[in-house]
Amino acid sequence: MTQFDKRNASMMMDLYEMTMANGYFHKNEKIENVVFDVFYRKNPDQGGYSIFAGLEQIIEYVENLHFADDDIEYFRSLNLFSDEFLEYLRDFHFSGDIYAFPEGTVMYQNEPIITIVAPLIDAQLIETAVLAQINHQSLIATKASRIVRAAGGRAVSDFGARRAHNLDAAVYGARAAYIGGVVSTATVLAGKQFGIPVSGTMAHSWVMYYKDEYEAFCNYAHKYPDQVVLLVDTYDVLRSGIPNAIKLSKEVLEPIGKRLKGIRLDSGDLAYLSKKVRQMLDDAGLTDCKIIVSNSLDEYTIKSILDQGGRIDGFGVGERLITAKSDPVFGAVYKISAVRENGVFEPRIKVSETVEKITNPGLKDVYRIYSENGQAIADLLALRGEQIDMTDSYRYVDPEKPWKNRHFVNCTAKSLQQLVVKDGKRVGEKPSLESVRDYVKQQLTTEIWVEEQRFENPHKHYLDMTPDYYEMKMNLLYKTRNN
Ligand SMILES: Nc1ncnc2c1ncn2[C@@H]1O[C@H](COP(=O)(O)OP(=O)(O)OP(=O)(O)O)[C@@H](O)[C@H]1O
Ligand SMILES: O=P(O)(O)OC[C@H]1O[C@H](OP(=O)(O)OP(=O)(O)O)[C@H](O)[C@@H]1O
Ligand SMILES: O=C(O)c1cccnc1
Repeated sequence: MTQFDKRNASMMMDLYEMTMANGYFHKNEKIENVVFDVFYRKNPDQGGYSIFAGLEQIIEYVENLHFADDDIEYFRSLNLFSDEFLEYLRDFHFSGDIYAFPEGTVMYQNEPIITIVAPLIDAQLIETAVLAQINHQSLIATKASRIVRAAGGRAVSDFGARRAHNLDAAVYGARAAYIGGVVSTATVLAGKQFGIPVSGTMAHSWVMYYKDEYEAFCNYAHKYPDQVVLLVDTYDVLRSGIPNAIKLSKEVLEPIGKRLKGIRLDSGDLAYLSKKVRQMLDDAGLTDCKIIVSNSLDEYTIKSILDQGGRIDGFGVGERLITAKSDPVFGAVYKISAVRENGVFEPRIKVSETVEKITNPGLKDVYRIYSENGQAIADLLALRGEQIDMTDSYRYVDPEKPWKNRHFVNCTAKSLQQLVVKDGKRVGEKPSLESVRDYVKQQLTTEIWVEEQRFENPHKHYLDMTPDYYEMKMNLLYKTRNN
């Protein structure tokens, strides 16, 4: 086994987490549990929503968190940590609780998507690993969801592995892209590891290896007569690729009762070429032959190509999906929001001159409010355990315009966070990847306003506060500023 295979993911942290943990370990007074929230401040690509992905890997990570002998020896070599602390690490396990939105939840800015309630050292040590998972997978799931939306019901397949930022980004990116709505991946390891359907066509090298294009097509068709998707742009799409594809269909496939499944275009003007190709295929009776396109696609190029009348059945999307190229940083952060003192959680707030950077303090609940017809109209922060009674008209506060009094009438409220880890162990069944993906689709088709899903100037989802929560936050702000 190589070093690469046996790395311990528990070591995936920033050094300061360990130096702080060592410091806390040597503090004299007893430290009680603390609360950390994970939230983000901006949707990628100036979008109106994001998709929460990566929770499953966080649960696996906290359940398996441990330090092996060689990890401890490495820490010792840094000459930063006491022997007592290093001994303590030997039996260390994460012992806290984690509340989180179900994976696949449509999420918005500034709401706690994950809340960790744990001993201070436990909560501090997992910061980077938790953020890295959420920031990567939520970014790619959100990008995939946008690309799938642009494709308007046509299949999108992940072609990204070769352009990914190395292997983990390819494999977990494929998982996230599947959650976001792509139908398959070309990445075999992701297919094996997560059960994602795999699919693929052929590379230019196949066509170029043979002396001529037709010979290359014939060799493929003899091997895989039921799934022939021919790459037709190696020499000349309209003069050579498509005529050879039609010839293959007539001379090789049809005589054995098979159909040409598809062709792939990977260069040139994809709108123009797809229209021409459709006409040629239809004229040859190949109306069922699908047109697949690829080449540096994303939601913007896909939308443009379809707006130009491109006759396309499926998209292969690589680099701009797997790297979320147009806006490649998902800025989720990990902030302390309460500290237990004498058995009570005391809220903490980060005050900033930048209003968006003022945190939401305390242990809290997040509700999604649905109108009578099931549309998600706002999210609501409440004090943890506060009663939300929607039977009457419900008053709430828009924190951006607190002078405005608004009411929900005939609405229902759903609590979004669920306990997923208790005392360091998973609670409940692991949801299947398929069910996470279905959940995304269900929300986007039935609950989330299309106005929030459009690419240009999407509506901003309201994040409101109950009057009691708002009052607690304002009092704390006032107290903190005047200390
Ligand atoms: N009709 C179209 N409208 C908008 N964008 C398009 C259209 N056709 C192709 N594109 C996009 O334009 C870009 C063209 O990129 P590029 O110049 O690399 O392709 P190319 O000219 O086909 O060359 P190559 O053969 O090197 O891939 C790609 O992002 C592609 O998806
Ligand atoms: O463009 P992407 O969205 O990343 O999709 C994946 C690309 O990977 C392959 O190209 P290849 O690596 O053979 O190189 P190419 O760009 O020269 O075609 C394929 O033909 C696509 O063009
Ligand atoms: O199967 C394909 O066509 C494919 C897979 C990965 C990258 N480019 C193309």
